[in-house]
Amino acid sequence: MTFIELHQVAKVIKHRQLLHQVNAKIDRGNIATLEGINGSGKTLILKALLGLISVTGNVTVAGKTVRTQDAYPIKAGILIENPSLIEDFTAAKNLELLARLDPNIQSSQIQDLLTYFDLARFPKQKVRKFSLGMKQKLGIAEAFLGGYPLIVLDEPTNALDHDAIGKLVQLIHDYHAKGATFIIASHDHDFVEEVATQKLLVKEGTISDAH
Ligand SMILES: Nc1ncnc2c1ncn2[C@@H]1O[C@H](COP(=O)(O)OP(=O)(O)OP(=O)(O)O)[C@@H](O)[C@H]1O
Repeated sequence: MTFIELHQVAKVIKHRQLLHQVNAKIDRGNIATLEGINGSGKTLILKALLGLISVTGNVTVAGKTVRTQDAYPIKAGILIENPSLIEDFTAAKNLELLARLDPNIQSSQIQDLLTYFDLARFPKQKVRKFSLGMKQKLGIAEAFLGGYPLIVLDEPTNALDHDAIGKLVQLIHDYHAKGATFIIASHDHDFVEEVATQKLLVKEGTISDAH
């Protein structure tokens, strides 16, 4: 069953056509990957399907048209561009802040994710002092925290070491087994091969199926 559909999606910014007639269908329960070189349009496509930018054409998620004017067009776990972290807070406090927006999130989930990503060892350290990889792991933890049916990750392996990538792959498989649908933009081909159930290629602002 189609969960997400982009139909003739296009975007022009400052007279540059950045997305051209993007068409794609992603079924519920897939781990869909968007592969493409830097600047090909992966992040813009993710933003379009989340309703974070306005586009022409049509985007539907679970049968509903996505509109940018809605405050939270789609309930999803999101890691997009640099993780949106509060530098003056600890890792736990960043996750607690997010958890306040959703009463379904329990504090045990926060601790489990921090322990899983080896961040529980720094309970007092502010994010400002974190390494890039630690920030990335915390951003990933934020995306998984709500256990949402849709999880969107933009370049999740950035700055991660080999072990952390292994943990990320495992977590994706665990949440996928529980029913989550993923959309993941990545130029890390080995990682894509490990997780993808549907591979899409992004090239010069448009999507094609990868074979
Ligand atoms: N707000 C904006 N204003 C102008 N141009 C933009 C804007 N956002 C993106 N672009 C341009 O759109 C193109 C696609 O950008 P996008 O961020 O989607 O690429 P990407 O495939 O995610 O690249 P990367 O792998 O480097 O993250 C790039 O040429 C970029 O310069």
